Amino acid sequence: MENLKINISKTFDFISEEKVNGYKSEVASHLKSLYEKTGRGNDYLGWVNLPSSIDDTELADIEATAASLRSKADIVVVVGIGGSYLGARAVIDALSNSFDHLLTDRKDPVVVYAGQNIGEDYTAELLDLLKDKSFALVVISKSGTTTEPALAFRLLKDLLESKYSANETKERIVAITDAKKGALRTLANQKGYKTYVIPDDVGGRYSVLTPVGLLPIAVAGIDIRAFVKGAQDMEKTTAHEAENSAAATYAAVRNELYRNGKGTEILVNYQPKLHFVAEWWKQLYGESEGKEHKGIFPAAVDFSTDLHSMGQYIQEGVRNIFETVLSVNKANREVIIPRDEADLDGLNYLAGKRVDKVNKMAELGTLLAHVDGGVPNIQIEIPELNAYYIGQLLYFFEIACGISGYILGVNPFDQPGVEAYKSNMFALLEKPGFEEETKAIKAKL
Ligand SMILES: O=P(O)(O)OC[C@H]1O[C@H](O)[C@H](O)[C@@H](O)[C@@H]1O
Repeated sequence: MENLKINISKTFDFISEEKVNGYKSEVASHLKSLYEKTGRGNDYLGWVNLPSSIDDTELADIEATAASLRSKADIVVVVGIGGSYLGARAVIDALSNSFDHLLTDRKDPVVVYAGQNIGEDYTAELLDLLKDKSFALVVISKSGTTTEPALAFRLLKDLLESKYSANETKERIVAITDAKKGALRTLANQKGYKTYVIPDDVGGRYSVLTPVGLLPIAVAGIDIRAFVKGAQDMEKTTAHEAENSAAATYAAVRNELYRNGKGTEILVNYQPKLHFVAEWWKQLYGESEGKEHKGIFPAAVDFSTDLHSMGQYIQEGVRNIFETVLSVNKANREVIIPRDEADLDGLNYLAGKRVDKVNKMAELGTLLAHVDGGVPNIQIEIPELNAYYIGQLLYFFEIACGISGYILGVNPFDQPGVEAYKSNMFALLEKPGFEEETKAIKAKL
């Protein structure tokens, strides 16, 4: 198996290669503090060795639970938000058929999501859909107290209970949460649900290699062993190559771009299946680095779709952006463009070529145009879209994020700013315990 590669040559019109190389000793020391768990936020570094520490028993147990849910349910609802949602969705979407939910001759249940928003229509439509379907729930919340998933779970659990016996309901729910704390833990223990623990030292956005990601991914019929193997190999490669690794290079180059006025990073894909990898990446980098009034703003686009909407801005708007392109070398499927006698659409010059060839030329043409337009470009080359390389990619981004946050000088493993909206929402909803905040916020309205 190959490793994914990083190419930063198209940043050197904007920043100096020498300066990027100058980060090496700093990167080495940050890697050391990640491995030795001595840097800021070191009580949340359990994810660093997750790939190499997952054992066969744990994987087999997750596979058995997934098999049981798969055999019982046509639809499995994954209930969670943020780090308790995006990792699973990123991997499942990247590796599933684009029209998965419409396939009728299926062996895998359809995975749908809840608790990642509070849209009442979404909720009502989901409840309508599930009423007459055989379904199961995987409810995920590290804190066990997050409002969005708790609310969705209450509704979905009620529906399950109205359809099945207490025992059957229990068989159809798996909870993934803290070992001891939180409302979800209390409820799961009381009801006797099968549970998995999110380790204390693994934050939500770094939890895709725990049951948080692995169980839903296995439910979707994806090979979690190949996924974990990819992450393991990336863990080894990064440790071995240290400051010369792809992760170290990515961390260094994006910080150098940031110091040179590039405050927005756009993660680009040319494979729509990677849309949710970008959503996962946005949380990883946004929550890790956006603090103390610092940090690169993580944005994302799907190309070529968004070239027809965002392309203008990227080409000619404010020059504070750089792009990081997820470049997949080889498409998994082949579609040949046919010849047409009349050629009224003028496409015969493409006849006999693969659709992927057109995609690749769109990618190359865009890269050159954007660099010419003043947008530095980082390329991450992924040999192909499979579970192994997605495992490599996600661990690569995690370890690079740890290094990058340390270069930036923040604690990449907390997210204090997320509490502000919650406290306002609770005050507005008059949650018990928030009486003072309710008074204060009402005075502002
Ligand atoms: O897993 P949970 O405790 O429900 O948290 C879900 C998410 O919500 C929070 O507000 C945090 O900002 C995220 O980091 C977290 O992943």
